[in-house]
Amino acid sequence: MEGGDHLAHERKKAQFDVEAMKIVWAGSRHAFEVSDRISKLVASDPAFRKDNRPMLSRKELFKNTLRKAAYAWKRIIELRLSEEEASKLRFYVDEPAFTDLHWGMFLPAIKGQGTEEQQQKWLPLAYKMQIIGCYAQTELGHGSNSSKWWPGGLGKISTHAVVYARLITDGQDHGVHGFIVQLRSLDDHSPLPGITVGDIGMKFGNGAYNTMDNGVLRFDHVRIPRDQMLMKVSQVSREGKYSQSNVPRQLVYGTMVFVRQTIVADASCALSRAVCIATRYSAVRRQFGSQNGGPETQVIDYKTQQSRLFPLLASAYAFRFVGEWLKWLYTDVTQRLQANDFSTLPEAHACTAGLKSLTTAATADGIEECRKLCGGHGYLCSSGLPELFAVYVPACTYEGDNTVLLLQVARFLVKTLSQLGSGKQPVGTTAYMGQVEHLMQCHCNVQKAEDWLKPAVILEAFEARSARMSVACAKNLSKFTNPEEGFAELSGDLVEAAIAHCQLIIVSKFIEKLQQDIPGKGVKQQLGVLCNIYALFLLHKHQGDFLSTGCITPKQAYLANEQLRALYSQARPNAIALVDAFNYTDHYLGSILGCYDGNVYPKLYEAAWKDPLNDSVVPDGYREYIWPMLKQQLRTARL
Ligand SMILES: CC/C=C\C/C=C\C/C=C\C/C=C\C=C\C(=O)SCCNC(=O)CCNC(=O)[C@H](O)C(C)(C)COP(=O)(O)OP(=O)(O)OC[C@H]1O[C@@H](n2cnc3c(N)ncnc32)[C@H](O)[C@@H]1OP(=O)(O)O
Ligand SMILES: Cc1cc2nc3c(=O)[nH]c(=O)nc-3n(C[C@H](O)[C@H](O)[C@H](O)COP(=O)(O)OP(=O)(O)OC[C@H]3O[C@@H](n4cnc5c(N)ncnc54)[C@H](O)[C@@H]3O)c2cc1C
Repeated sequence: MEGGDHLAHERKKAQFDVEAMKIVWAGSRHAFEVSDRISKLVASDPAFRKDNRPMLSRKELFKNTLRKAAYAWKRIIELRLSEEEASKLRFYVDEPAFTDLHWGMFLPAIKGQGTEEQQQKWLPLAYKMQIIGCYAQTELGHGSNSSKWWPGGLGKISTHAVVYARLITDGQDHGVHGFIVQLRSLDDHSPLPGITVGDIGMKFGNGAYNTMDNGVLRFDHVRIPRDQMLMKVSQVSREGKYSQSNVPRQLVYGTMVFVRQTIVADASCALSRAVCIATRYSAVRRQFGSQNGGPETQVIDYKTQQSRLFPLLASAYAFRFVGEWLKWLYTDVTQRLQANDFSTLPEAHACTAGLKSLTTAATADGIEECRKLCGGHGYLCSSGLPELFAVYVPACTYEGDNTVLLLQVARFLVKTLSQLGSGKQPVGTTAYMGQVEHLMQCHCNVQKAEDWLKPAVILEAFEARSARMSVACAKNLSKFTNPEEGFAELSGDLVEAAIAHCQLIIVSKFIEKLQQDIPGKGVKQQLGVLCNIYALFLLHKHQGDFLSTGCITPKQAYLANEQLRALYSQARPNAIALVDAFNYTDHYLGSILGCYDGNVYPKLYEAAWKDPLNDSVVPDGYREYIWPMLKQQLRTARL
């Protein structure tokens, strides 16, 4: 079958209003309209072509990224795009660039940690791109006195950086503070005196994240003007006297709370993109197994394919909704901080750190699983999946290594439990710890598979598992005379307790989403199916935790799995429509396997002939290397 919509028969099976689901996915009608308009604008502009990335050398690739960034900026100005539209445009251009750090970290760091005066001086310059900034925190080795290493945008482009360094006055070390430092001349871009700066070299994957100039930076007797220390949290007077505002020191790390929150939202984008490709291809791809001489089986009908694919589809939706909630939490904590209420900062830190860790790990693994779900073709660059994986996987490391972040969550949980004794009632995401006595001894009330569809049953099982794992850690920690030694010794268990807590947050936020008014025929029902798939898939995957803590019985674990299979069958007819609801253009997906019309094979065939290796029938190097070898063999054979 040439041309046409090869997935039309799949789209007809949908039992819900796809257009309404698009709005739920986008977050609002307004968000949908902006996203839809800007994604089409980018897709229709040949200047934003990206299919040639894997073929380019690093230098060509990088120059091309600079061209695109400059062109994107020109379009933003010409079209008078709002901040929201401009950020969507950069998102759909889909190429990591120095601009990500300029808008995503440099500006937020100044906004969050600069005084009013500092903001007035620096923000207009940065908003107009008259200076370009990056965020320089990580060091080559350990400590804050070796060389900065890794900051994106630093290597070749940034004119300025927010640099994190120790502040020492009168021989006294006041710890790490942020400073705005000019790195390069605004006239000829050469490094300023005392500054050594460059790119740190090629990274994982062809194309992929190599569009970014992650950099190295050294200072030799560089003087930073006093008023370029970010002084919202602490100040140094003209006389060199150090003082601190009446705010927690941890605000110095506030930019990370902001960025981790955006990374959770980004996880749903990356995972949904991979799932869209794998779902469409699984419906196109047929294999043996038909009965009565009918058409061969679509691989999406294999139960094994469903049990690998549908939990990822459900996870994409789950991460979308927890990302939405996290954005709310971040806005709320920001407003409270402005009113000098710092009470929810530890929770905001724990939630952003933990959810960043969980969603990026699941997304990186999920993209790789989607590649395998596409069989051999998933390994072709034209599937879009190898590059997506290579670009995405460092999310498990940047903005805090995922294990290190889970340990931060564990500290927060242990602290929360220890405060119960003093009568402090936990609130927000740890409110369930207030019922710890009940959760330590409750019994799961599931007798038949459908009982697992009750939100209260699911919630109690996840709360009990999390509470019991945290309490077990706290009890074991109390056996150590040195708490830090205990924390290090038990860190493996603490990480698992933190994971259980974060999974509970995601499940509970999905359930809360379903309690809202969600318009559109069948939309809520489909989201209900996905929510149950997400929860029961986690329960199945981590049944060791649920069983060993006595939260459920082996029979109940068996029933959960039985229910999960039934849910896969319910999701099956809606699968294509559920990925259509992401509303991704073929340009953004960047995948032949995931193209909207499902016309995969002719496109794969055509794309192969466009590979530079096929420019000539006889390749370069044949005469030089292969021909003499063949001749040599011929002579040997004749002898
Ligand atoms: C459009 C969007 C653009 C971009 C973003 C989108 C996608 C990203 C794309 C590309 C990647 C680009 C950039 C990547 C940038 C970076 O990676 S920047 C470097 C980030 N580095 C880290 O995250 C290091 C991880 N380590 C930490 O976070 C450490 O906590 C620390 C900040 C280094 C401090 O360590 P230290 O040992 O000194 O202290 P701790 O014991 O860890 O903490 C002490 C107490 O402070 C509390 N805490 C820690 N961090 C925070 C925080 N951020 N907010 C609030 N509170 C915090 C901690 O809980 C301790 O509290 P206590 O137990 O009560 O004492
Ligand atoms: C693509 C990319 C972009 C980046 N962009 C920026 C940027 O713009 N600006 C910037 O400042 N930085 C940036 N970074 C750096 C990034 O933030 C760090 O790499 C990250 O925070 C991890 O730190 P590390 O590399 O020192 O890892 P390490 O801390 O050396 O981790 C190595 C291993 O040790 C383990 N480990 C470390 N500490 C502990 C502990 N306390 N307990 C148990 N295990 C531990 C980790 O789990 C990991 O397995 C970027 C990194 C990447 C990969």
